[in-house]
Amino acid sequence: MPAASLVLQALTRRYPAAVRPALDGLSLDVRPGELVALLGESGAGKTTALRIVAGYERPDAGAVLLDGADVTALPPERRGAGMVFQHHALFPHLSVEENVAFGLAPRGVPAAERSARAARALDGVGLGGTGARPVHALSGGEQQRVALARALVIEPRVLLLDEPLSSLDPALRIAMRDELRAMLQRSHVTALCVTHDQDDAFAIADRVALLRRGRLLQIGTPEALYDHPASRGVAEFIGRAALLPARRDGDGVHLTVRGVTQRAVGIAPADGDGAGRGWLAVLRPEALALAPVDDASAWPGEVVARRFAAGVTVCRVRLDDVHVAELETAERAVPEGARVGVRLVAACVPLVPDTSEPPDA
Ligand SMILES: Nc1ncnc2c1ncn2[C@@H]1O[C@H](COP(=O)(O)OP(=O)(O)OP(=O)(O)O)[C@@H](O)[C@H]1O
Repeated sequence: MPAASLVLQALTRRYPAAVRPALDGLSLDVRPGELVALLGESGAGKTTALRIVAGYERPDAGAVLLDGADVTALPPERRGAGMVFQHHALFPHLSVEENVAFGLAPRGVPAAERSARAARALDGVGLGGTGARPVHALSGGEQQRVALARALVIEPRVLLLDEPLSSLDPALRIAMRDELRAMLQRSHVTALCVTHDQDDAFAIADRVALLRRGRLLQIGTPEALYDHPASRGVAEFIGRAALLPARRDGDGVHLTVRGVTQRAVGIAPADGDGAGRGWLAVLRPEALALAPVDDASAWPGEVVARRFAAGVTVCRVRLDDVHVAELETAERAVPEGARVGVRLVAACVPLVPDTSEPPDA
């Protein structure tokens, strides 16, 4: 079956007695065969959105469209969605094959075909030949693959994944990211994946939809969210960054700390408006480099924390009373408390409008 498109149209959901809606006009689209990750902090509304797409929850307003057809009122079993849950939700007393084939009988697939389809699905997730084993005898990563095979065997129109990697230990989780992406690409299925982990989202998704307080902050490729954040909220959530007030002057921006100004080209979001409170430059670690403390063209700073990580020393450098920038250096000996210079080495820096954050309530 060709992959379906999925559209979430202005979904709003307010739980009784809740201070604010769990979803507040959430719109996004998932193209056929695409994997979109719903990313956001706890309470952002990710699970609510997934449950509405699956049909376990009804929105107060808005619609879910599968291939253009409104499925908002359909029960879960008539939507053709496959689900992969955080804790796999496998049946421990059944074999691997029985677990994978479980959803086929209710869908009227004849017994003779079920076993062959389960075997094919297991091949697809790299577990060929394990069908007869008891599922409880498999490792956590293998069980996650069984859960994926079980969701894919019904040939879902859309695959919904709820924190699929979060129950795995850290090393396995990193390995499974690449594998999950490869398996989903092979299956050409349209998929929506909920995660609160940015690294998971970036590793597996074609595009990432960043949610906050029930609203979409931005949707785009991982590179787009990182390099071109649409707002302060995105810049603060994605990656590490110091946000420094920027004075715009044509294409250029002037960034001044303690009387020292450094310049770069500023890239503002297409629909951003800094007219009100001005602009903030988003300074990623790779945009900055350590300089000698007596370098008059560098910002003076003090190392307030340092750690060694995978071949580089990560330094947090206090620039002034408000701003602390993070940067990486190949130097090993950068003690805490060291006075250093910080040089802006990026030719271009992203800009976001300087909006203060709305209150929580
Ligand atoms: N059944 C419910 N009844 C009342 N409030 C709910 C219910 N389910 C979710 N909420 C609230 O709706 C908001 C969004 O919750 P949701 O579970 O969708 O967020 P999430 O982004 O998935 O968070 P998490 O990562 O913690 O799972 C939260 O404020 C939550 O407390």
